Amino acid sequence: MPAEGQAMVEIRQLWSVFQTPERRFVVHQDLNLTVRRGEILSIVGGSGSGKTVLLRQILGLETPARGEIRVLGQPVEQIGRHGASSRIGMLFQHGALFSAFTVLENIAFPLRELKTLPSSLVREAAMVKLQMVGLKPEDAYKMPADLSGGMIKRAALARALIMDPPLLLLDEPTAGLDPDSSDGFVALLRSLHRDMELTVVMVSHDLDTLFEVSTRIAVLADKRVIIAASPKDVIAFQHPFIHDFFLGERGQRAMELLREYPFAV
Ligand SMILES: Nc1ncnc2c1ncn2[C@@H]1O[C@H](COP(=O)(O)OP(=O)(O)OP(=O)(O)O)[C@@H](O)[C@H]1O
Repeated sequence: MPAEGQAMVEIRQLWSVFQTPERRFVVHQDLNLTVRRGEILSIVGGSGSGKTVLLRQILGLETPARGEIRVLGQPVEQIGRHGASSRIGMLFQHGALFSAFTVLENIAFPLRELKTLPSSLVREAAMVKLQMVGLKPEDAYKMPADLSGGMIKRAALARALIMDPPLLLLDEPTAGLDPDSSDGFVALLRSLHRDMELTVVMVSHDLDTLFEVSTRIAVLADKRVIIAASPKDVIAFQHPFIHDFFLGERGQRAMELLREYPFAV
């Protein structure tokens, strides 16, 4: 495990290129980014700027056209599927639970798949994670269709954390949640970050979520990371995307949030 402040994710000179029958297009061009241990780094960028593709590449689900990604000091292509599942937890944007499984079966799934522990221990571990994300023991036997949006996110988070990964990737974790559920999820994230010593990389459009949890914000524009810095320094950076995203109609709110969360300054 890298020591405090050391790189958990290093992305160097990354190029991502997609080819369709009609055209070939470059999504990332010479993109560099380092995520250090203990950070909650949020990635913002326009629609189609390649935020989700970047998370999938960190997870090893997609291979970039060029460049290098190292996760916990190791090239991502050497980590393999089982290695990745114990080191990286991922909450997908539309990461629905398996509808035919109970909540507990969903949470236990990655651990059960490994086939290394007896089922009683797998259940116990899943029960611990279920309670850690604020669900009640009786929720364990519910089916996903009987859960609220906030509960689904919590169950999916418990599943992402079942192997105690040091690194957690979140794609739009509060999208689609009502304000109370969103606040609850953000509070949960902060306490898990503290208690589990997690490093978090999160994609989000939601200003409240961004300001409340991010230790740094990385801005994806012009096919690369144009700045990765504290929210205050990001807002002060001159770029049309940053102006539109933080200082357009939402600027007032961004300024209020900077006052509300002075740690972000
Ligand atoms: N497998 C693929 N084949 C072809 N194009 C792809 C593939 N995966 C992603 N893309 C394209 O790459 C671009 C970046 O996609 P990505 O989903 O990462 O964007 P995003 O920044 O997460 O956007 P949004 O905020 O809208 O979710 C998009 O134009 C998308 O259509």
